[in-house]
Amino acid sequence: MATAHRVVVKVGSSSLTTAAGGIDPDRIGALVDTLAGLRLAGREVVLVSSGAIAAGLSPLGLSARPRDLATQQAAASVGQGLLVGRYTSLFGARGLEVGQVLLTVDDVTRKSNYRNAYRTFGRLLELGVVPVVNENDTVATQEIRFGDNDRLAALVAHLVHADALVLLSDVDALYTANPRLPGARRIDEVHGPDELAAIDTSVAGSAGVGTGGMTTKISAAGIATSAGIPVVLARADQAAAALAGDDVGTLFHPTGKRRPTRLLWLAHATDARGALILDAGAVNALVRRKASLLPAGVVEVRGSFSAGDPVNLCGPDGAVVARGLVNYDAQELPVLLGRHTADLVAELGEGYDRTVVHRDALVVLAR
Ligand SMILES: Nc1ncnc2c1ncn2[C@@H]1O[C@H](COP(=O)(O)OP(=O)(O)O)[C@@H](O)[C@H]1O
Ligand SMILES: N[C@@H](CCC(=O)OP(=O)(O)O)C(=O)O
Repeated sequence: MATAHRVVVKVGSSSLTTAAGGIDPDRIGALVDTLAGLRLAGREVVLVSSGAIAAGLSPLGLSARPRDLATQQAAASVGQGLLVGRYTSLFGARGLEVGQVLLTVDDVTRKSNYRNAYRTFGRLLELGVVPVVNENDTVATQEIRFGDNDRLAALVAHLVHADALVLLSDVDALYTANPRLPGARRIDEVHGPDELAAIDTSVAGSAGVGTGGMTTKISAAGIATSAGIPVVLARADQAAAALAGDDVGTLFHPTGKRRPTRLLWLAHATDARGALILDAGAVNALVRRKASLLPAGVVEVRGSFSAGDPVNLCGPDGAVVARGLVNYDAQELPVLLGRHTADLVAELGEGYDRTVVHRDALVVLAR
């Protein structure tokens, strides 16, 4: 951690806001002190900050997190401005600029948007700016919401090729069960998913403003570590110690190697808009030969989707084997199914030499 040059730091709502619903000036101030210190020492920081909904509650006269999506989105709209305003003035007082980055799932799964996001982060960091990321809660619909910033932070860590991910919360470490329960034991290090099998994350946090609890933090740690990025989970007031590599929090060791980033978004952050049922030969070609999906191997189209959308690719029994970005609209496909590309081109023209899903835009989920 101490040698990680580019670090993604995620902070949860419960560590930034008061239980009554408003930004806590002392805690946000202490966090900015730490992160500004890091940036001024030459390290690169991307901050993924929750708290928009919580920060928007009291200005709207709401005493608790609303249940309906529209009011949550309204609160996020009010709160996000207040939150970024606060970051701008606090970092600004230390001579640093912040840049707001609001992401939806779509922005980072579609190839062009993904490249754009990658480029923008790179440029912001080159310019010495501290990117402050959140989900674009105000426009994200139920279907396309990440819903939790823990997984968003893990995916951002991939996107920016971070050396480490720090998840800051109101709890000082991962425990075998919610630490408020008797008998819960603290866990210092996690070396792989086996060690997490017995962890109980079913009891939610105390403040009532966080969303995912420990479940999404473990999932985020799994996404990052499986692609080679170490993760530390610590309490927000231990941020400086965690970033210095001191012995605080829980360290999740990398379990895998880095992989092409965009495919991780596809696997972990997208909800398929439809499904294609493949014959056994096509499943084999995708899974074993890493081939592209051609019309000849598709037997059925389910759902309504547009070219560029994520779809599930299923075996003859309906089980999902892969997910990919489809190159045709749902209504274009039925006449193409089971047919060879050369015949389609001869009959329908050049545009029909497209693969249904190109191998660079698909990720195998089951073997
Ligand atoms: N096994 C566990 N170990 C640690 N904390 C747990 C566990 N299970 C549940 N929790 C709860 O998860 C909370 C953190 O999640 P959450 O409130 O969503 O935080 P944040 O707002 O930081 O994302 C902790 O305060 C704790 O009460
Ligand atoms: N995007 C939402 C936060 C969602 C979220 O993951 O919250 P938390 O569990 O506090 O990290 C917001 O800014 O209110």
